[in-house]
Amino acid sequence: MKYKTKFQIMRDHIVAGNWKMNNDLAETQELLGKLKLQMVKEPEATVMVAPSFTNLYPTFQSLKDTPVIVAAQNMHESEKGAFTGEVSASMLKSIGVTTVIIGHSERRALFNETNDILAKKVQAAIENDMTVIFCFGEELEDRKSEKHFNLVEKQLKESLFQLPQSVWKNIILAYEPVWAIGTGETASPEQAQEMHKHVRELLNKNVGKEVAEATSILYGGSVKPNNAKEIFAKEDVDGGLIGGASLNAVDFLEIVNSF
Ligand SMILES: O=C[C@H](O)COP(=O)(O)O
Repeated sequence: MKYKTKFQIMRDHIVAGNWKMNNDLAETQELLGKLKLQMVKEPEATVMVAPSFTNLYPTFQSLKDTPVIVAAQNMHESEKGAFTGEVSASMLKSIGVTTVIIGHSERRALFNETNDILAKKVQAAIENDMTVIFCFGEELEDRKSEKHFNLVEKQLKESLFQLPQSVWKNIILAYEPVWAIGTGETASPEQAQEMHKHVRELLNKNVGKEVAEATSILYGGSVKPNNAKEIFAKEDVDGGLIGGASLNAVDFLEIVNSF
């Protein structure tokens, strides 16, 4: 197994747009055109966009002279083989994509991705020296029954806490309470802060203080231009993973500039 030994992670403000299964090629090019036109100054935050697989390469080509990082929305844990319909880390890297979202709640719920499978995906991404945006978060039922802290702990423990400190520079965390995704119901800034603080404490306990302090934790779930500032102002919130609002260039850039 190849791991980089140098410990050089840094907490950063990050805003990532997850375009999910939206936009064909023409629509993607239109959105990219608007983003580039309206991004008049270099944003203070690191900006990422995650198009569908078919639009990854054109998006990468279109953005290669900009600071915007292009991410994939998923990848398979195997290097190659008989896995019809799947895409590997090395395929992504061959087109220049070195960042990948793993563990989105839609993958967990609709495609049966368990903590164990996600651990394998993270491992494969890390072995390929990719950056992982790892998503986790509770369902409404878990919150109502006050199991949300334990549930999140289990998700992180079973998929990530086995990783050595040295690879955490390649991990970005994204807390996405499932009940807030695409529903218009956002977690309050206080609820987000409370969970992010909990996660940082878990990192401190299970991985180490340096990693806890240096890991970026994003919030995702109905972040819009009118609530981003308040959420991003919280001490342990380092940015956002944006779904719906990232499909509109003006809204997305307003969120990007909300620090
Ligand atoms: O990946 C993004 C999240 O699922 C949030 O989506 P949303 O902003 O549409 O609620």
